[in-house]
Amino acid sequence: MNALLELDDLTVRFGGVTALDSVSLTVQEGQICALIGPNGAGKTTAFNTISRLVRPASGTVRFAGQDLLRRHAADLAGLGIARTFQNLALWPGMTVLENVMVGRHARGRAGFASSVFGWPAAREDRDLRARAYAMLDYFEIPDVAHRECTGLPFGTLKRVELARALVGEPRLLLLDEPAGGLTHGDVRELGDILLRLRDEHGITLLLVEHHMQFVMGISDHVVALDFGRNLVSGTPAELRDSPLLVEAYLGTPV
Ligand SMILES: Nc1ncnc2c1ncn2[C@@H]1O[C@H](COP(=O)(O)OP(=O)(O)OP(=O)(O)O)[C@@H](O)[C@H]1O
Repeated sequence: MNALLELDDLTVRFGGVTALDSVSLTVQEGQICALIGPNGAGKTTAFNTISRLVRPASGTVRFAGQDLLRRHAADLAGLGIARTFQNLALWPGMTVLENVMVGRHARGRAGFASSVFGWPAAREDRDLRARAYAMLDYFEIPDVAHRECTGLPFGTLKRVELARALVGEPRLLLLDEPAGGLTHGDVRELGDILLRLRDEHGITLLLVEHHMQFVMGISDHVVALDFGRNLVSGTPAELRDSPLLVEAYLGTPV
């Protein structure tokens, strides 16, 4: 198995607050890895560091052997990294289809020649539209393709966000609280979708999630942080009865 994403000895400070303190974690290619921990543990900071939205004080982040800290946030889609956000980051006034198409633009290859002569861009646009429709079919929401996002049910919008992240064909998908705000039924369906992405499409997933039953049900590897530090990591079976984890969650069953 190959390590696709490696965080090593990562420290992030915001003024006097140390949000991450020498955190290390490895995500193996083709696995679902979950990052868990109580509020304020540093999960979002870790995500934002990988996404190049936050600059660490020290440590390294490597993706497919490359030093990610030498790349800009805008390069990530081209490298094969996509993410979703805790609060849906969709354009409310645009249609579902347009929102999904936006996810591919970062990887579009149309350059100077196409902007001058037009033809390859037009072909690329047709391809992109076809791919976006295919993604909506995959997520079983083709009927809302031409609806504006405003007013659609939350579970549908979550699928739109996933479709947008996947239309760029990422190798690694970062999901920030994907189960947050979903109904029981939607959470079950989301679990099935993520397992299919891993098993049928070979996509590696790293998710931040508070929904323990969901995490333990789908993850291959779980990394727990507490107060910005590595607390414990292992398979769901290894962690289920971890006293450290139970203590960090103040006795909440995991
Ligand atoms: N931009 C910022 N400025 C100052 N402090 C910050 C900033 N972002 C995060 N922090 C602090 O860093 C620590 C880690 O926060 P972070 O949001 O990464 O935790 P989390 O595990 O994602 O929490 P939650 O589960 O509540 O989302 C917290 O003490 C938080 O207050």
